[in-house]
Amino acid sequence: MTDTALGRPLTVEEYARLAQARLPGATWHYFDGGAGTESTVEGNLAAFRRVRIRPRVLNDVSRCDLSTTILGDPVGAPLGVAPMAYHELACEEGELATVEAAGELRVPTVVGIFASRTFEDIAAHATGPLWLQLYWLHRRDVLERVVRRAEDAGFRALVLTVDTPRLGRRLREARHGFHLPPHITAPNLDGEVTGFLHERKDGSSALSRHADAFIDPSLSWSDLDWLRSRTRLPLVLKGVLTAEDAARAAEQGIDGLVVSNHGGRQLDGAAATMDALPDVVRAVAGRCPVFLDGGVRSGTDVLKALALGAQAVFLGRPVLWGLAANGEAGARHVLTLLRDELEDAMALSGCPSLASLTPERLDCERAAAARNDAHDDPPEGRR
Ligand SMILES: Cc1cc2nc3c(=O)[nH]c(=O)nc-3n(C[C@H](O)[C@H](O)[C@H](O)COP(=O)(O)O)c2cc1C
Ligand SMILES: CCCCC(=O)C(=O)O
Repeated sequence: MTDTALGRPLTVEEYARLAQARLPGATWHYFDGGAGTESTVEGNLAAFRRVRIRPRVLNDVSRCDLSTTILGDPVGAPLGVAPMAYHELACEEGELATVEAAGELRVPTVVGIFASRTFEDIAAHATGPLWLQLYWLHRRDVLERVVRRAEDAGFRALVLTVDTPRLGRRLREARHGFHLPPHITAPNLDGEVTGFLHERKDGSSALSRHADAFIDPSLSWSDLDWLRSRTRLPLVLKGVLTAEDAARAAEQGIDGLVVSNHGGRQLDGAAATMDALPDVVRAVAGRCPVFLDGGVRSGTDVLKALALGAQAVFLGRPVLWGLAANGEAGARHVLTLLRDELEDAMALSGCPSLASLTPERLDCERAAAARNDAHDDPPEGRR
């Protein structure tokens, strides 16, 4: 039941309130919290608010087409589900509900290496594209097995998270001594790499102790060759925020980048993703698609990110809110709200196609810089 005294939720934010009312406090704080003072969590939202739209008129918007392709797969909208660990914390069906919801809209789901359901079960419930998110485990043999299993299950891309050599200092998790309940596990991992997850310790997050033990912080550019040599899937890097790293990734032939600060959960004080996006887009110069996540809460947010050069945006917490409020139907409604709001925003700003979303549609300093670049260097098939 999503119905409240006020009726069915009409916004993504209303799903947050429903989720908060339904989840145990510690789980809510794990989902909602960020690192340190949470200035980057707030910064992601504020960066969207600062950008205003420059609507154009008299531009026949009787049909707005949201369909596109992402990494070669046709999708119903330029949206996707960001990788998040342990969806069973949000609802009993966990990732099965998530991929069913995403499949209804034909959008990709990035399944976390710390998913609470097996890749095979998730694939059996999916109708949209699945990508697999990886952390760089010390146990490279486990990583290799996980990649093979995902390939066999039909996954379409790998997403290596590069902003997490260790977990950020998440004070809410520490305060609640956050740990997983006994029935939630990481069934895709060898039991040897699942230690600490269920152990409560006051003043400390079990996930942080788990990450310290099993994620290898020595990950460097040269390691990417190892991963590429072991898969035929496209490789996307998640967690890039600077032009320097974006240029280097593009030079190395990376297949996609996600501009992300992990939803403000890693480095407190890191740039907002919307502030970092134009520099990354410029540095990549069309060599690979650029995606964005962090703070996307409405269709106008999606429009703004696309206008600054993102090919698609990924949603984190909003999907968990939908799952927590009403399982698969809740996640589906959250994605549908964002898609419908994007369509409204396109119609009302005079943009009948995704290709018409360019920096000219935005009023902000960054967009002005991007507009000047575009005049120096005419945009060629950016999308
Ligand atoms: C509860 C939770 C768990 C997450 N787990 C992972 C993960 O396992 N791997 C990863 O790369 N990112 C993880 N993220 C980060 C998301 O992929 C994404 O970057 C972030 O949530 C986007 O910001 P948003 O929540 O504001 O949409 C997680 C985020 C949340 C909220
Ligand atoms: C050990 C990783 C936990 C999942 C994660 O990345 C997050 O909570 O943000």
